[in-house]
Amino acid sequence: MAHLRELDSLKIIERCQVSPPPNSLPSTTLPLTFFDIPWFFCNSIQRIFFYQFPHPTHHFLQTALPILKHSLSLSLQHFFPFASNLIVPPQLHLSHIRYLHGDSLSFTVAESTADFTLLTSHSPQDVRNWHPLVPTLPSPRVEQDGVRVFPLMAIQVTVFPNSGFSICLTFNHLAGDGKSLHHFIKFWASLCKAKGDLASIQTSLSLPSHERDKVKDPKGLKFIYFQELEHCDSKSMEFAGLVRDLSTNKVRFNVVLDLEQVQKLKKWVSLKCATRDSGALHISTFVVACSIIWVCMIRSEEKKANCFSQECDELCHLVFLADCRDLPEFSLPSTYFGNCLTSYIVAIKRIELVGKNGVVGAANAIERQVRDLKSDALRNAETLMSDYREIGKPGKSVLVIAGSPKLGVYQTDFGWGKPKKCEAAHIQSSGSISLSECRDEKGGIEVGLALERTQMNKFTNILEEELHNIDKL
Ligand SMILES: CC(C)(COP(=O)(O)OP(=O)(O)OC[C@H]1O[C@@H](n2cnc3c(N)ncnc32)[C@H](O)[C@@H]1OP(=O)(O)O)[C@@H](O)C(=O)NCCC(=O)NCCSC(=O)CC(=O)O
Repeated sequence: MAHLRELDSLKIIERCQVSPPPNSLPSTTLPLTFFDIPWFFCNSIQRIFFYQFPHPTHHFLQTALPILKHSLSLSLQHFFPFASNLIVPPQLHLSHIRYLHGDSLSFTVAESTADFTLLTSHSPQDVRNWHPLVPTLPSPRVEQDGVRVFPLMAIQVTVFPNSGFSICLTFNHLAGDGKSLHHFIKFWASLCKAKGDLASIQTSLSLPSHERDKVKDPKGLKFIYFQELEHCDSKSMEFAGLVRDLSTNKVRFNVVLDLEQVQKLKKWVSLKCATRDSGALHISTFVVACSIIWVCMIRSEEKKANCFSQECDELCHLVFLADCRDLPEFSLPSTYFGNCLTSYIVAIKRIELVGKNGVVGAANAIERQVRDLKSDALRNAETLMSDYREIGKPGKSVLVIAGSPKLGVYQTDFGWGKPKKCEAAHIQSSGSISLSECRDEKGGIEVGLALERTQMNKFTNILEEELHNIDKL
């Protein structure tokens, strides 16, 4: 049984705090922008990287760990929000990020006897296998006058003797989005690879921009969103954690769509969509990958496979995020640090998704939303919080797309080569799938999923069938 759970295999070697170098930056505060507010009560995000390292633990601790820590400290000087705290006074709208001299993030080093090969394979494995590798954020503390202080990041490095190690970052999305996170990790990795010698690589590294006053808010969304927050119960304001599914009876696995499959899918969907819509179509890898995975997930759902009842009329929702830095209405530098994502909800009737042309219907709906966002990124942004409250109600069908093939996660080299595997670890509890570029083939896409075992089997069969049908075209 390759996917059996590994039990009690973790030994903590060290718990410490890592801060920017002493006196390297002054105490400072950053305001929140309207892009940040929807993430206020989001569950923490967990990103894990696995690297091969065929040496004993003591070798890792003596050679790799010191440089990992040193380069992390140097990186935090520029990416200080991750060493900072979110300050939440009783008046929510006064919340901000605060860095005080000496602030730090929690850093854990552990050793695991779990099977590195299993952990890094695409094959199904118990979601609990990864749990020991994922740090939790320290609990918030309360300062005077009821001001709550939330740490924003925790890191755990886990060594698998003679096989490899993992680096897992748990962070509060309020500190920054995927682009900011991966900018930070790549900066850290490059510094680590250069043995902390910033001067030798300075020209190839871009620094983050913390100029939050450059974020335009033409619709007064910050005010609207804070009002929503002030009047709502935090539990009903989950965002990326729309579906807070704590089931442990799930398996995690990856689907890889290679370049050929992606191209065939694009060709097929373009042909079918073109007959419905005369405009210039946006049939990207993202669109076709989300469509086929969404359809197969809905079709593989136990109770609802046969759509005979009023469930057929039920709307299924897909939520995706779009990076706005490049869009003309914002024109922010690609190095802007913080959140700069808008989100979109695609809604389709279940009967349409489970039908013969489900993939085409899904692609049509997703590509239309992508086109819409390119013409007006803030369309419907005023109702974003209430829309999420609505689709976050129990029983609603919601799939959230985490990650992105554009984040270049496999380009994160700390000096030990590209990751063996990189994944959004939180998908199991957030009703999400995660996307990344393909590790070993340009133009392909990797999709991370976490499903109940029985659903996973059905899903895999349905996906194979869909891909087989497209192959025949
Ligand atoms: C809205 C979108 C999802 C739509 O994606 P699309 O791929 O359909 O559309 P697009 O206009 O961006 O790209 C169109 C075509 O141009 C190519 N293209 C454009 N820009 C590119 C870039 N920077 N790198 C590589 N390819 C690029 C694409 O490959 C695609 O072709 P081709 O067909 O070849 O692909 C995307 O634009 C976007 O904003 N993605 C980023 C979302 C994001 O940051 N998510 C992270 C959430 S935080 C998170 O989840 C945390 C974590 O991950 O740790």
